[in-house]
Amino acid sequence: MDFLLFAILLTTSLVLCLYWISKKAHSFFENLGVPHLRPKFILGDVTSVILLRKSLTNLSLEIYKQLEPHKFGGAYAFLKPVLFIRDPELLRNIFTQDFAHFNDRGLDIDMEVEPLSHNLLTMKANDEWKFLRTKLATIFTPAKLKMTFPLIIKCGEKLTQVLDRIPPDESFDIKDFSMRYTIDVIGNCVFGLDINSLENPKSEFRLMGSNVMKFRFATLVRSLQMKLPSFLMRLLNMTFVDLRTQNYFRDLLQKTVEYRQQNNIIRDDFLDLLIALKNTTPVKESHNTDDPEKSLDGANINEPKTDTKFTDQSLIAQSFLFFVAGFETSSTALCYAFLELSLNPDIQDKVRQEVISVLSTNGGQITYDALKQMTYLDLVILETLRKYPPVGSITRKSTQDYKIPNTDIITPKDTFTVIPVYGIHSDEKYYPNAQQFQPERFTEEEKSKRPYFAYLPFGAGPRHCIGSSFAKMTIKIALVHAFRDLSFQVSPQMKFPVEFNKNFGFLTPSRGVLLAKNEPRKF
Ligand code: HEM
Repeated sequence: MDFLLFAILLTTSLVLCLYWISKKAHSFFENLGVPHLRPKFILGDVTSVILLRKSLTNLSLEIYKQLEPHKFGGAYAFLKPVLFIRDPELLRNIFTQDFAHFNDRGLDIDMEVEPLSHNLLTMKANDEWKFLRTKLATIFTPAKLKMTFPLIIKCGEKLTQVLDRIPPDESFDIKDFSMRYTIDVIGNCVFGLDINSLENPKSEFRLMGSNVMKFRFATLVRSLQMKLPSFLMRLLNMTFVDLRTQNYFRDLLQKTVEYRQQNNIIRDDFLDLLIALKNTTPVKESHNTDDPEKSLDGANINEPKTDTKFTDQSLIAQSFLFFVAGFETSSTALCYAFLELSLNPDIQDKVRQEVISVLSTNGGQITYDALKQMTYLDLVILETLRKYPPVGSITRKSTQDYKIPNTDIITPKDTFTVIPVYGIHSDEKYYPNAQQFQPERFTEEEKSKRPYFAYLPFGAGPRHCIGSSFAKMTIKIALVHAFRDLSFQVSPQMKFPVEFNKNFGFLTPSRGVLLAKNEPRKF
């Protein structure tokens, strides 16, 4: 009896204790006067994600909608407060003027456990980041991108060949082909390897590459900002990318770099450029881009102070990052471009007409300059990235207390902040009939009608995506090759709506995206 009483008392105290902890944590936004959702006991607002009923992307969209009409608002990932910024003008501050407060992505990585993750994406914006960002920006200039162009063209040709071989009216998964094409491009341009997974889908590189985004509960939990002590993380393999996959790519890169250096091999790819960067003393490059919203100078940040050495370890970590950051995002965008063009035959015809017309004035050659003349195709890519931004949410963590402009609210240092890109891109205020695919939204005239920060597929400000031009070029080359010769429609077996990956806040489709070929229409 005494034991029973003790057990009841203990359980009641535990429940009361948890209730108190939950209540206290969940009063964060209430105390600040920030509009917020109604969190559930302990779980906050993420129950549906934990129960795998919803993807993180769809949750973020739902929160974005529920916080209407507020410019910002709060939600909770378990006990952790998450500030959502909804207003494009406020985003201007976050991304640029007040960059000093929001230069950290808040991706807490334990470098002891995941040394390959010590990269540009995960670093705090300290001097080391500035040094690396300045250095790496030099390998994404138009002149350097032109160097990789022939390598990508080869992958584009291969893509058309394998698509051409598919029998008419047979359903195929364009997500799979998009991934194989992108992995070949990255294998070639970043790792210096001719992977050819388009012909050989079972190549080890491809299979290991697919692991990066494979569903893992550990990744989901990490994406919800939960972190454990290093020894437990190692024990439970609680890393963003599983350790076996990380080790595979580390070893591969290490061997390739050593081989190239010993044999003086030049291949005109990113790896060459990275090796050259490593071998030269730091040079001061201009931070200016042609876009004032993206320049490092425009955001009150100083020149890097250190001459941090670009080491072998750093070279490998950045190459691995290019793979992780570029593979899933670019292949996702490519796959949705195929889907939308297949759903919209008139737009597909217009693309094909443009491709054929530009190529006819270029002797049939797909050159860098010919690609630049295909301006309608650019609009198609921009609209694809609007409707399906591969990175559905961008994160920031405030590095100082922050007074939200035009309010008396001060959010404390370390407040985790989400920019709900997918929500903003789906908002009818900025994009009427947002569910319709309309490339014309991106003519200069239409663009000038909406706020600049209502379009964020590559983020903005000094930490915007460094690989955006490379990604757009990769996608464009694939589309030019495919739509010049072939025509596509959606397979009757395709299931709508498209469901998203539940792992990260990415819009990667969780099922196949099924298309079939048809006869190109005559014009
Ligand atoms: C369609 C394809 C891609 C999309 C949609 C995309 C999107 C993004 C987004 C949203 C960010 C965060 C921006 C911010 O926080 O403001 C980012 C950062 C980054 N991306 Fe991409 N990305 C793509 C392709 C690539 C490629 C191909 C590479 C490299 C080869 C790359 C390398 C990076 C790096 C290094 C960062 C971190 C930059 C920094 O913190 O300084 N991305 N990307």
